[in-house]
Amino acid sequence: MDDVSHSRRDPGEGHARGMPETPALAIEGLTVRYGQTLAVDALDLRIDRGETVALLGSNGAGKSSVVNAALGLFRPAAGTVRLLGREPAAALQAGGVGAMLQHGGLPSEARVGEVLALVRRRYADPWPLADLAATAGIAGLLDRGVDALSGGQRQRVLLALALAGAPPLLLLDEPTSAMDVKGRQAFWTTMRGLADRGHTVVFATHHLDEADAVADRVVVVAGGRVLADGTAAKIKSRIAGRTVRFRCPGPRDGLAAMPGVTGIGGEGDLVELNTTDAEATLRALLASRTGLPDLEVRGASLEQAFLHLTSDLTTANGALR
Ligand SMILES: Nc1ncnc2c1ncn2[C@@H]1O[C@H](COP(=O)(O)OP(=O)(O)OP(=O)(O)O)[C@@H](O)[C@H]1O
Repeated sequence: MDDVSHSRRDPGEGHARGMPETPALAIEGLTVRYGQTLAVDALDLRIDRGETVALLGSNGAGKSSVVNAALGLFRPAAGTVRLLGREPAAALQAGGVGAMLQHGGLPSEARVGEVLALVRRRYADPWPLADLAATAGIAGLLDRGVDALSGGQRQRVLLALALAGAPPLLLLDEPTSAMDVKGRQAFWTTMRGLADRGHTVVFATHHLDEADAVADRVVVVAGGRVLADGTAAKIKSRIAGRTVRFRCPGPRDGLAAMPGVTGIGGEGDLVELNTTDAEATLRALLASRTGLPDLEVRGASLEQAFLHLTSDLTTANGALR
């Protein structure tokens, strides 16, 4: 997939120089309920123009509810949403927002090129077709019937539709869930290209590697609230620990009691010790063993930080409260 080479609209247009910019997305006190279920709990979130933000959370954390409410798809129980300073409907009407929903549909029995042409016609200044198709990685699919698309191809077509008006703000709900590794990497390249050109990209994901690789800000959502908000590095630093990895074909006795060790994991003969004091753990390991094959010491991963942050909200059966 090509890098993004086109942006018709200045993503920051309409703002006097030197004036504080209206945020791309401003959510205040958002509360979403489905019957007895409190899906979003008085959530505040401000996203400035040009930011690439991952909404990271487990199943049921409330990510889709935030995205859907931000798009004005239903009236929330409480709170306000502004997209580019406007009510959601007005911002969408003005072509300022491109969206990709988790269960986005395509008209059946149409060809990809026809659907794209139809959506591009809505905009006064749409993204040029050939470049749009190349950017979304669907140049070879324009003659294909939408019913014959694979899950990942379908997501790319939905991405092309979201980009059709070259909108300054993109709200994408799990945009890569059906893509293979190559598709996801191409998608990340596209998102980075958009961000470099000043577009604001907000995407919900479960993929920690995706959040780490693409987003300059990660918002961890759990139980309908913002649990952490910052760069991936900042969130990782919330757990001071490191991981000591090595191969250990024998029994693991005594490892959990070593100095600094806060957790033990790893599969097969690979052992992963989470430690708050890597030096003390290593000293104890070296004193107790003759060899530590494939020894590695690593900083905390976003996954560890995520699990750590959400563990307080986890009930005995593993579900997030
Ligand atoms: N239409 C609905 N009716 C009833 N409950 C709902 C509905 N949509 C979502 N919920 C509930 O609201 C909570 C938040 O769901 P939401 O889909 O926003 O989470 P999510 O973080 O997007 O999850 P996932 O990663 O699984 O898509 C969950 O408990 C879910 O079961």
